[in-house]
Amino acid sequence: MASDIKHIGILTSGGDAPGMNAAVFAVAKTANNHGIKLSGIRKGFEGLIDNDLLPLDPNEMQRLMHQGGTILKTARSERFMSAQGQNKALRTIEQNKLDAIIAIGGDGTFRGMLALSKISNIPFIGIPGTIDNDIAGTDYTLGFDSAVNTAVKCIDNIRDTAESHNRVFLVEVMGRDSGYIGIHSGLSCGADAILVPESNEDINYLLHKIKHYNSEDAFIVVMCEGDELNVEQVSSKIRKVNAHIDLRIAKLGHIQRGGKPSAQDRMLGIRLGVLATKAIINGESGKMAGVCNNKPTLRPIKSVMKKQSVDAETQDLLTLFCG
Ligand SMILES: Nc1ncnc2c1ncn2[C@@H]1O[C@H](COP(=O)(O)OP(=O)(O)OP(=O)(O)O)[C@@H](O)[C@H]1O
Ligand SMILES: O=P(O)(O)OC[C@H]1O[C@](O)(CO)[C@@H](O)[C@@H]1O
Repeated sequence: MASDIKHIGILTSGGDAPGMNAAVFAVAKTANNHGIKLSGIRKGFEGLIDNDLLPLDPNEMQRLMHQGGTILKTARSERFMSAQGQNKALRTIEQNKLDAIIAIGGDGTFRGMLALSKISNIPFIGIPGTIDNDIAGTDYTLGFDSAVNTAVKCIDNIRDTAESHNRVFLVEVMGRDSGYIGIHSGLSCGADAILVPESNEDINYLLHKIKHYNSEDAFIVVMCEGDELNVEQVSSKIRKVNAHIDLRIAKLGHIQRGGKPSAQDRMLGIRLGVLATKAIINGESGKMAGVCNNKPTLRPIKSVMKKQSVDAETQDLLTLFCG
């Protein structure tokens, strides 16, 4: 049976994430193969409000898929949080005769799509795109693997200089209120301590360990930005238990979000882009395209919002290597 879908709109929203362009390429390729027109909506929900659309060509996207960031641009849209903004977005959908929307972003983006679905019947599918990896219903989100690889490279570099000077380094990584980037980069770099938002106890392990630190080697602490203590507070607690150490702070910041997507993020983008487009063609809506146990999976978006980074296995690893 032929699909009713003739025109799909696609947007990227929230923080950019490496691999978003690969997902857009896969959507463009799949749509094209099914004779469906694809329009890019620029700057996330801002473009939906401002009627800022551009045609997307799969051949051009093929040449751009290896780039970091998002060629569609992205935004955190205050205007879309209001009924007025959402109604304007609805007008754009009607004026351009969009039959469906694919939205790539984090849980905020999905909340935005759920808000839109309350005033419109437009079918939509979400693709999880955020370096934070904090979305349930998928093993990984787009951009997480690349961000962790970038953080690992930076922390390895920091270790070189830390070992040369026998210094303590506090390295702050991104992840908002989730510890995935901190845990994966910290364990991969042999960190001496990892402070995650999900635990209040980890600071005590760190203080106990650093009390006995004799400044004969490097001591690397990876701190998640969403931890209950900030780097300055942790630094002053450390100095109180061990006044003689030489301590430096490094905040990795947005460097973690840029750069070319890893092969894993490109593959994830390709798989999720194809899955999302086929889902739209098959009449699905309100779902997120993800991978669970490495299998393509569609889950209702309402059920996939947030996930916690510390499960039993991770806790064991943290205790073994950082406890
Ligand atoms: N409850 C909501 N109602 C309407 N729109 C929303 C809602 N929550 C979020 N949005 C829209 O979604 C946009 C993206 O959300 P947010 O800034 O939280 O990023 P995100 O999608 O979670 O991505 P990241 O994890 O990379 O930060 C917001 O800027 C806003 O425009
Ligand atoms: O670029 P912005 O808007 O400052 O957002 C930073 C936040 O976005 C993320 O990079 C992705 O959600 C978080 O890790 C970080 O806290």
